[in-house]
Amino acid sequence: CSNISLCWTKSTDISRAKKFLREYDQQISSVYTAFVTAAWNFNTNITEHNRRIMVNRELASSMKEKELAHRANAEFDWQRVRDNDVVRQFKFLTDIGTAAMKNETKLKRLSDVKSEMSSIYSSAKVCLSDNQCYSLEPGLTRLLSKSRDYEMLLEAWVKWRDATGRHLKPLYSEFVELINEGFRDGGYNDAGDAWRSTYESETFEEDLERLFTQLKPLYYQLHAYVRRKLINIYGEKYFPSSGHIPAHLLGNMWSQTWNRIFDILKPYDIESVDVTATMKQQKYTPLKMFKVSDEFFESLGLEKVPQSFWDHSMIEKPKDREVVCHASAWNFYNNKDFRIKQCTDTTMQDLVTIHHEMGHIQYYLQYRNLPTIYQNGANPGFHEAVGDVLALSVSTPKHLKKIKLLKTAERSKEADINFLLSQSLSSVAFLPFGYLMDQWRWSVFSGETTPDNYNKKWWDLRCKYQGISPPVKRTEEDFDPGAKYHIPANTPYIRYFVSHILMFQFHKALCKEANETGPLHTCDIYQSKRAGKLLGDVLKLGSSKPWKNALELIVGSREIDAKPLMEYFKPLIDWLKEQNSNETIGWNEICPNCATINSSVFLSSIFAFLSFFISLLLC
Ligand SMILES: C[C@H](N[C@H](C(=O)O)[C@@H]1CCCN1C(=O)[C@@H](N)CC(=O)O)C(=O)N1CCC[C@H]1C(=O)O
Ligand SMILES: [Zn+2]
Repeated sequence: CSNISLCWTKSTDISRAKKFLREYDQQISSVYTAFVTAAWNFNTNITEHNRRIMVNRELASSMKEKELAHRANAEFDWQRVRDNDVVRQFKFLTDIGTAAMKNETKLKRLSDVKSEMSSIYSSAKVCLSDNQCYSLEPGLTRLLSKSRDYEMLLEAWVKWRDATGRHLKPLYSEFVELINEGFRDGGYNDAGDAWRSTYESETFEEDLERLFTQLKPLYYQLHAYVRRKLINIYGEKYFPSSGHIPAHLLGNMWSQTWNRIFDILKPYDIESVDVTATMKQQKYTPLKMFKVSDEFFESLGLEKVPQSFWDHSMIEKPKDREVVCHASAWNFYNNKDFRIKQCTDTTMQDLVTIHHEMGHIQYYLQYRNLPTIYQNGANPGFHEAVGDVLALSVSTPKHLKKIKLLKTAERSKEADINFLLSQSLSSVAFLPFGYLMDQWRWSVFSGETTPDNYNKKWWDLRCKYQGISPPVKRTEEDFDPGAKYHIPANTPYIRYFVSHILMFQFHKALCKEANETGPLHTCDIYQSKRAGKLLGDVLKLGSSKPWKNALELIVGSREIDAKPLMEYFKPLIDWLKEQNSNETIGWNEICPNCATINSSVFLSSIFAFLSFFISLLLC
């Protein structure tokens, strides 16, 4: 401490520090409530008026964070306070990210650009050659799930990207400049550096690489099986010799999960574990779907959602206004208001998504009495894993029979393989996508990927890690990452890769706690108060302890480990290897249409060659 006079006035007194923290909590929670309320109003009614209010409230929230962080550093030598919890809270509240941005005009511009990108993405519509116009939900989502018409799927895939990514590219490159400036003012190298710091681990990137490498063989086997099935349906001519699968045939706009084409991949012709049809027959409403999920949490002895949840949530797409349909869970930071916004469709996929969102709500409920600064997941992957863990139990034939969505749930090798394949189409197919999204973004934030090769880098990663290829040539006028919600919404994504591994570790631990003794994939923790207690105790910690402590509490180990995932899918891996015995496993890293040709570069090189050739002829 160089300047002794400053040092002398900086306090290390614990009771003074705790008094400041109480003031901090009271002030920051009220600006957060004001901002979240404005964001909710914009997301559930996209108007310029609501957008402006949200931007102003976000600015006010950043100003308050900046003011309180400044006071904390000026009044306290907080690193030297002799109370670990006080130091942890000060560490978090003085780390304010882009709120530290010196230039307030640019900070407002950052918020404006983000909300403009959100408006473009969420209001995008696409008119197809069937003379129908569709939004993403439910129209294009249903089409991508159900259509088996190659050309129809292709038109929807291309036009969605024309309506979103193409319009977002200039805004996104400006956004990257601004967010990096903000995080640099906040003490980070760039936005990616700041995002990775939330995992409090020096070896985070290496750990991810190791986990992905460990899981690759399983993904390669699944890819080979699915490719064979799709070739049989659509014909060899659509499949490049490089071994890639055309991106638009996998039942999802981003090829991130493949469970919607389970019906054409199903190995054995027995009762389908995709209960969408039964849900429709039984006239399942969105409200009924949410009640099923809430009841599952309650059966574990966890919290039911409060009445205000039912009063204020938006669980169906309104007919009279534009909304952000992408499902999300909301904490209003006032210990009593928690909501979900979802344009619910009556499908099994949406029942799983509801559990995902209700998992966030359960976390909010469990940590609502903690200081606001601790109202986060132990790490972001924890927050994403909660709902998905319960969904592993809900989707078992055993459970679906319990809630009368399946008639039989006989245990047989065929039934097991059908079920495991269906589960792998959500959890295993997702892994490379969950991994590559932020590989792309971190490379953009670091400057390694610049606006003139955004799309090339995107398809290099998609081709390399997912083994999928764009069905038509892509150029740098396209901006395909912008066709995925989390890019314009600026939501980090590696959390979903982490959660897809954590959720199997949690599942294994909770199944043991629930005395479920069969194979891991048949376990259903429904009504186990012991499992619920163990999970609840971890969620109550919020981010008050390092995440490795929270992990150790639930699974007994401090490391993220892919072994439970591999154990869960073991029967399927053996079966796939048999099925693929004469398949070429894998693909060439470079795929057709992927190496996006930058049209201006391409034309100028053609021109240069021709003029050289003509000059040769002349002389
Ligand atoms: C459907 C789900 N929506 C997100 C989620 O629930 O995570 C929404 C949008 C972004 C953040 N978010 C929230 O609700 C946060 N407020 C929760 C929190 O951090 O408290 C989603 O995007 N998913 C689920 C599987 C993979 C991914 C996808 O669909 O690609
Ligand atoms: Zn989530």
